[in-house]
Amino acid sequence: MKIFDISMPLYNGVPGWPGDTPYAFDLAWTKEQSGSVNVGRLEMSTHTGTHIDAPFHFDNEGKRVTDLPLDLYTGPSLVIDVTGALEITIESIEGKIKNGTKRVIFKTKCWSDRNIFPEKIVPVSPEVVPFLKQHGVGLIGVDMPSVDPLDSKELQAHHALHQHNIHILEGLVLDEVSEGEYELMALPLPLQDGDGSPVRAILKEMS
Ligand SMILES: N[C@@H](CC(=O)c1ccccc1NC=O)C(=O)O
Ligand SMILES: [Zn+2]
Ligand SMILES: [Zn+2]
Repeated sequence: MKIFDISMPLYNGVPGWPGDTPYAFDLAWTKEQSGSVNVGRLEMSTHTGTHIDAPFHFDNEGKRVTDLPLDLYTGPSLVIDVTGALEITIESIEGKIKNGTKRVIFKTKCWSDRNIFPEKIVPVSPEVVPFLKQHGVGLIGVDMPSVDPLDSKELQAHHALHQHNIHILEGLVLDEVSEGEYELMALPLPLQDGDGSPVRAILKEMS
């Protein structure tokens, strides 16, 4: 069964949230220096590339990364193609989602050049959140760096999702993936007290 790698490659210069910690990988020790091994060193934001948000990211009382159950991030997922939409609304998904859909991934294609941070994305309309909850959704994934407009300080969609106990996966790469059902795996690192975590995300075709 085919596996799609839906993660953003991480490299020095990978675009992150404006003003946030730049991603930096280098060797703390080379094989020549240590006499035995190369040893890498990383500095990065927890919201670099493909990552999950823990509720603590936008709510001081919210759960941290290590409080989140892993079953959210692995299991059957519905990819919905909303390419061309200006906003993700009920109309974008009506008729495509059935009851008991635990994970929904939106393909917007709005972040076409992954070497630069986008100027505009396709926000998740807060009105869609109760509709997702009614269908049983506990996780949404998106192919953009946020679920809210990039200049939003209120983060209405983040908060509405949190109120409905729907968790957030951002920065997916869905160019090669078409609408349908897949098996998702996108596990956060066990970052104690973390507000978010990079993930390696894959979708596996279902038989
Ligand atoms: N909400 C975005 C990240 C975000 O808002 C952000 C990330 C790093 C530094 C500042 C940020 N927002 C500041 O207004 C996210 O969930 O990844
Ligand atoms: Zn984030
Ligand atoms: Zn977010």
